[in-house]
Amino acid sequence: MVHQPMIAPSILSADFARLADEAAAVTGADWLHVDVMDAHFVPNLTIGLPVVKALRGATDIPLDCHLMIEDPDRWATGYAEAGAHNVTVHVEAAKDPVRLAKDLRAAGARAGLSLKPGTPLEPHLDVLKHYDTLLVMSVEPGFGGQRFMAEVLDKVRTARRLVDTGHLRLVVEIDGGINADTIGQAAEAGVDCFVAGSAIYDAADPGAALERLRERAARAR
Ligand SMILES: O=C(CO)[C@@H](O)[C@H](O)COP(=O)(O)O
Repeated sequence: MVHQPMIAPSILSADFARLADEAAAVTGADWLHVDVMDAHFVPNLTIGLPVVKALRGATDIPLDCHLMIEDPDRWATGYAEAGAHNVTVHVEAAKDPVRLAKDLRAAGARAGLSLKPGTPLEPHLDVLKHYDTLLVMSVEPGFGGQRFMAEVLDKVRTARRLVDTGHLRLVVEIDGGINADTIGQAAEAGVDCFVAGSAIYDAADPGAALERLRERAARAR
């Protein structure tokens, strides 16, 4: 397990007209989570490569790009080349996830694999050996501000066990509905990195909200 809980504010809940300021408001963040949506893989359209490139120049926080797009095999390495620290693709969309992980690493990024809430972990364990991050979705991907789905925590517990016993080498990340009420159970299940959008950016002081989440997670471990 990583030493202290990692927190990744999701800029999906930030003010898109002031992204540099919104990044500056969370300087304590371990990663800045960037939701790329294409209106095909998910029913929402957000931001893409030009915005990631601009953000890269506007903050030192490592960018954690979560691609909710069709055909990540074609587009994902572009995000690594743009300077993303971690690029996560969906197992439901990737055609050749092993090749994709190798390409992402060769382009200088960590490779992340995400599972929608209804996608089981077990069939993908061999593929996960090639990845650095597992992103467990705890809402249906597409929108911020949804209710946390505690039923996905079984996948987190399984992944934690496999990491702790040396079968996988992964950062276990969770995304969706993480707030002061839900972060404790996710931490207890074994999450390393917590994505939080509305719980951070809807707060009057996003930096303080982030640190409160980190404290709650640390206490629950
Ligand atoms: O990927 C997504 C949604 O698809 C997330 O990253 C959301 O941005 C998380 O928002 P909250 O549930 O924390 O408000």
